[in-house]
Amino acid sequence: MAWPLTAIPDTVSLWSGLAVLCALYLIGRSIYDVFLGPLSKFPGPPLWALTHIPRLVAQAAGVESQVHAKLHRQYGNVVRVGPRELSFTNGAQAWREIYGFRKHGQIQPGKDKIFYVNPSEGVPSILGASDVNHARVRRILAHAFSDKALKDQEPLLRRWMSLMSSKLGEHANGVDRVDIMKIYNCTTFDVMGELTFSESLGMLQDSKYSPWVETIFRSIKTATQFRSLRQFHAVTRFILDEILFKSKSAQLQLREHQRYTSDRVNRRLEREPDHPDFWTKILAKHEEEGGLTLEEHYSNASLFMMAGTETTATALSGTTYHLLRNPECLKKLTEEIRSAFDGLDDVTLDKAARLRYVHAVLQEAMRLYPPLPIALPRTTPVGGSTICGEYVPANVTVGVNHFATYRMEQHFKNPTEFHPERWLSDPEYLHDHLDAVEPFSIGPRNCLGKNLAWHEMRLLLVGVLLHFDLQLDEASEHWDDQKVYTLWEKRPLWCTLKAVKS
Ligand code: HEM
Repeated sequence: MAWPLTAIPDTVSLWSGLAVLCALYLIGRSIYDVFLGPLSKFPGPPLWALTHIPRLVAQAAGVESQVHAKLHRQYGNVVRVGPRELSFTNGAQAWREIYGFRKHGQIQPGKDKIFYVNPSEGVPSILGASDVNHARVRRILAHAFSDKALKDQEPLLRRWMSLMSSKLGEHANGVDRVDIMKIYNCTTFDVMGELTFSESLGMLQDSKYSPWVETIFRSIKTATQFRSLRQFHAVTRFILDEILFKSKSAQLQLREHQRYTSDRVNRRLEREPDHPDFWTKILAKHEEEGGLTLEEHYSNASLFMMAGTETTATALSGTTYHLLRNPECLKKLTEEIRSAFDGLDDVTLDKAARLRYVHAVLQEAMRLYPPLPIALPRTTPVGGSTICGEYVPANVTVGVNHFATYRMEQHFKNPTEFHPERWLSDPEYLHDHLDAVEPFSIGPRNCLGKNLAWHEMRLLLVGVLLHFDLQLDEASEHWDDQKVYTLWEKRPLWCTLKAVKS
């Protein structure tokens, strides 16, 4: 049947009318949401409350943490940084109420599903596991991180401290410049390779990243930018998740990358290593407690290789940089270390843990240069949550921003300056809120490798300063002026080393 021509103008005007009504509704709803909705009581720039765009632009440009710090200085401890997103810098209370353990019956804000992308194939690691799976997997993996298990790793950690010190010794003529950030990265990846697969990656030997590690470093920035697109809109999320990531070539690359870990896990599971590694402890327990599937072995091994390497190397790089910028602190630390040990053979986990200034220096460096400088987002549960005295409705993204919190004047005197003394009860810093600093997060999903990271950082720092005097190369004067793509986009940290007689 032919469509009567006279009906066309009416149909067109009907559709245009409907489109205008929809547009008016959406605009009206957005304006209501910004100025009158349940989140309108939280301060922040109206444009950020209206649309994700400003936050995602800052994220994609690598300045999200720095911009959040500025917004918190301007608007206070709680800032609305998105249509349904709040950033907190209130310190200990915000940490507790967003990430902390809950009393029986209370619901924990869950991990933000858009930020924590789970694999389309295989199973998520502990990081992305559902709460039920998380509890089971964490119970099993925790055996590899107990005090006793870490004590068993002492010979391995001490050997890597000595190997790193020998590598530095090859350049310690006071003239050659060394990128110490790369040395830390090579060492922490090699250590984690031995702990996870009972095979080192062989990187420290040539001070060179393996192609697998280079791919990881290259993909961090791209992954952050893809995440910005995923967060932008359901349509961009669909295009990325269902079209781009599922394309043949993307899946092929992903499988190739995953095979690196699964091949090594398979090799490890087929033999008993000469010295205990993570799997020695995990396998000893996993059968009695429900066990890990083979896919869970793969995904968690892969997580260990990422979560337990770059983070520790970043903390050590930041520590070294701030020490080199603060010669008085470097002198004091060097004196503490050299008076405690005659040589590397004297260094033990226990003795290193007793060095108070070492501890203070590492804490202060992680305050100024937190290895994870962003907010790790959680979503408020059905019924909402009360955070720092404010009711936050359900399904709102909330988080404590590490970088912004650690630089708030309200928490720290001279917040942008490096003063390890604030961690040693110096009267000058008595009013500092040290409990605002939680680089390893808190609660049921905090860092499982925290104690290992502390042992490793202490030993490697001692391994550098016991035998070498360091100087910052002028090329790295402003090294910490870096962008953030989830992690810091670290640049080479050039310094010269001079061997000192023990
Ligand atoms: C200075 C070094 C480190 C820092 C600052 C750090 C920080 C963190 C943070 C903030 C989280 C919480 C992540 C979230 O909420 O999404 C985390 C989780 C985790 N970290 Fe670390 N980490 C470090 C070193 C390590 C090391 C050496 C390991 C050893 C393998 C490790 C293994 C893990 C694991 C397995 C999780 C997931 C825990 C869970 O979900 O239950 N980390 N880390």
